[in-house]
Amino acid sequence: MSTLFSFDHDDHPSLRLSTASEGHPDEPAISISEDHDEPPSEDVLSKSYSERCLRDESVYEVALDEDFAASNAQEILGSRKVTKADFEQLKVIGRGAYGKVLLVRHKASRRLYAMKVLKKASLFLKIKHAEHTKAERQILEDLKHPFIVQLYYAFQTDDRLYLILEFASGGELFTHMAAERMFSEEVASFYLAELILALEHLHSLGIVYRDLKPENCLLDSDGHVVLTDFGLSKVAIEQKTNTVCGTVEYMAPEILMEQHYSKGVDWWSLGILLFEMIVGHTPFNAGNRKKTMDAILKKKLQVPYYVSSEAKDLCNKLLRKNPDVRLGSGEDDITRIKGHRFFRKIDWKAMEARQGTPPIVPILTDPELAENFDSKFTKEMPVESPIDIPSPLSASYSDFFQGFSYVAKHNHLDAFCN
Ligand SMILES: Nc1ncnc2c1ncn2[C@@H]1O[C@H](COP(=O)(O)OP(=O)(O)OP(=O)(O)O)[C@@H](O)[C@H]1O
Repeated sequence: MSTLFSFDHDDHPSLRLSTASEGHPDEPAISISEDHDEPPSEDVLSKSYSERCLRDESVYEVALDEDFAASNAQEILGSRKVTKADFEQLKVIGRGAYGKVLLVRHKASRRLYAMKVLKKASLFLKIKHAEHTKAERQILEDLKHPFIVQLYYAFQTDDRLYLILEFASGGELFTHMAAERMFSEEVASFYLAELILALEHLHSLGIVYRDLKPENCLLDSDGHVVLTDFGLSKVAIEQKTNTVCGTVEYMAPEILMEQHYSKGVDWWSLGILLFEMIVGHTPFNAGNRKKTMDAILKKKLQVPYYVSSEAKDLCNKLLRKNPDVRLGSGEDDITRIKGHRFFRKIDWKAMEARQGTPPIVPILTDPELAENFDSKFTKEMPVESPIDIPSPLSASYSDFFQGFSYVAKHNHLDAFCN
């Protein structure tokens, strides 16, 4: 693998951050002065966003049909709608902010899936999050990639939304990392390469993932990366964001500053993951949310002496506070990321074809035991939590989720059934 660019000179732009902003004394404002030779980033995502708008789909109710004909699932052939009753709930495997994730078995085919259950009522109380959920469904429908979680079904009841997802039986990547405290740079380069391919695919669809963090990086049974949780993903829009939620540790300065952001935020988060993998902790964690945010915005990156020059260089370039000069921001910068000498041993074509050899093969004595998931979840009874908001929902709320039901196309199922 050849290195496409030389990184030997120090090409960091200068960056000044001021903490006073008009009308918002508590909110830091970013003021950037640059003397760099890289072109400003273009919003390469906006075209695909408008394309997506043009083919706006408003009806999603899809009956089960022969597209679902997995070879060993003959019983569910026909036009019957998939419902919760088609699945046996085996274990709780995780919790998100708006619901829980269960390991379920499809009764007819005996296949295992992850079922993400979201309480509609509580989502409606936070309408922005309801919008996220709708985006999640739409986004997943368009996606098919070896390192991105696959959606098989989506359906709803009066109270809840259900996503039937590929079950990533290897659990969270960082659980495995915690067992070893940190990864060697070679191991880290494998996981980062698979994540880069997943992000490249999302970006090509006009999607900024925005929420890249360890909990969302799962492993499949072979040990390949499965990027999950599209709750906060969104199609890139030329607008300011005003939502800063979730863990701040992995968030790019421009998100914290509530400024316009683009795909560069994902490359920042990737830089944080790289640092964490090879050093054992994130670079800007300062104990509490406020101090961590301050450090992300102002603190110079300190990379320990034992980190190789390649890894150090990549950290520095991905963790530039100014997104315009961050590696990955320009139109073809994915080529520069892939060509960076930290990835000199990666054969990208082989990786894309899932031919890389995973450094960790998860132990799976019986996938139904969900043994790679936290026992604080798996020991819970796999039942739904009560709905504490009166139901059924009002007509307008129901309308919001109209057409949520979704069945994956045949080829998606084929891939999963292999
Ligand atoms: N497809 C999957 N296969 C296996 N485990 C999963 C899957 N999806 C989620 N999980 C597990 O459930 C946990 C919670 O997932 P979820 O997507 O709800 O997380 P979250 O990021 O908190 O979500 P949200 O942002 O929507 O609140 C994950 O950290 C993971 O351990």
